[in-house]
Amino acid sequence: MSTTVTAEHFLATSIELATANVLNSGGPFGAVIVTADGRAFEGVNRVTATNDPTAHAEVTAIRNACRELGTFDLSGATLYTSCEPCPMCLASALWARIGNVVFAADRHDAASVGFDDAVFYEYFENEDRDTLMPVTKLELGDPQAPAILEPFNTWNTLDSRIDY
Ligand SMILES: Nc1nc2[nH]cnc2c(=O)[nH]1
Repeated sequence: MSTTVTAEHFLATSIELATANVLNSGGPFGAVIVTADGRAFEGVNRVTATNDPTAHAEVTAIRNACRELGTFDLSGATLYTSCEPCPMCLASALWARIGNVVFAADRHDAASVGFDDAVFYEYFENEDRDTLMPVTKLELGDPQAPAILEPFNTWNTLDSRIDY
């Protein structure tokens, strides 16, 4: 007899991971990545536990899945997470080529207990974003100017490059 494991099951697992993680010195976030062929990989938030501001549950799950599977490409996988992914986690999921994201609580729920997910979404939507963190393209003059495209030109002519 085969069992169908539902989206609700993986979302419930991500929530259980999140709650357990709070009692293990982590933030209240958990995630499960399920590959197209049904393999599941978990991640929890370890930001303060490891002094790594990028160690969100979703990023940790992506790292665990990629390491275990020996790939940087999770095409066809679904990311289940206890809370709406922040912009960093969404971008990480895009880079990992994850096909689908399903979440439980949202950015406003996270804000209600002090997390900045909603603030960082506003950064990308807000004309005034420079007040939070200016990002500047510095126009270089000679002699540095010609070097700007050197990394890309070198990459572009490398036969052995691995595109991603
Ligand atoms: N979705 C999500 N939001 C966060 N905000 C702060 N940490 C996290 C995390 O690990 N996951």
